[in-house]
Amino acid sequence: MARYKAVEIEQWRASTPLSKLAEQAKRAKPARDFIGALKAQSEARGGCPGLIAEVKKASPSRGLLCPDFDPVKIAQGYEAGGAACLSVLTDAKFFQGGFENLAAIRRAGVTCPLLCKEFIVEAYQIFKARAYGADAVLLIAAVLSNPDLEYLTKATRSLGMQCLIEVRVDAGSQVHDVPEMQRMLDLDLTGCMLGINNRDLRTFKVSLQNSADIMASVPGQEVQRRGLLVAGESGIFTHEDVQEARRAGCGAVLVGESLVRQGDVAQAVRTLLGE
Ligand SMILES: O=P(O)(O)OC[C@@H](O)[C@@H](O)c1c[nH]c2ccccc12
Repeated sequence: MARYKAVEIEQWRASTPLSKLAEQAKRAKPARDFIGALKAQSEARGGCPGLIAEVKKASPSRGLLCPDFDPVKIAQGYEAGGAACLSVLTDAKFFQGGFENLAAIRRAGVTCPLLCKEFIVEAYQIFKARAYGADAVLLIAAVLSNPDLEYLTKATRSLGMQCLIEVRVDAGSQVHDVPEMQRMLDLDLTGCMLGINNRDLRTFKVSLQNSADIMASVPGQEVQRRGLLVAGESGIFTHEDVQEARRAGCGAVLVGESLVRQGDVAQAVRTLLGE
């Protein structure tokens, strides 16, 4: 997926050079505090993890999730139901998403901070995220070296945005042989939160135990000690799953499929939050 992005970015660059995108990014309304919104929700709800609700039409592992997909309607439903933040899939090839969905959700007056869910390999995509109204971006540790992460987190901060850095379930990484959570501890994590993907991206298998295992590991404990916000991602279906993420040490959860599959997404959010 990340490899295909390079091809796509070349096509974007041919029609919109970085200089033009940077101007658009500059004109965009200031970015909102994504991490702050999650922490505030968790505090207001007695420590229950803050919710990032994902606007997701389809995925490679699960196919089409939402046939009559209306991103604006879903986003408005999530906000009405009480989500703290939204995640918007922008990858078109594998997730049938789009940057235009970010812009449309912003234009419709949704005020929740927005995460641009994209396979980011270049700063160009971060400028594009800002130009389209995103407040935070996803960076996937498995496909980025630490120097790349340093560079991309800096670029994100320079635009006033924040990062969600995702680590995988298994110990090793394709980039290094050091477990990813351990590798993250060497970075300047100002303006960053971490995410633990419960889905193994090679086998697509999901287990909530992954969050618990990583958080209980030595680097996981260091992350907690430093007070970094961690989101449990993927495979969260019920309020009990949210509680399990909380017990694992997650201050936030990222949920897509189980919400988007339901007709009344506002009610789905309330149920997930235990209301
Ligand atoms: O639909 P789920 O199982 O609730 O998962 C949401 C989110 O975690 C998942 O979409 C995701 C996590 N990391 C990603 C990286 C790229 C694309 C998608 C993802």
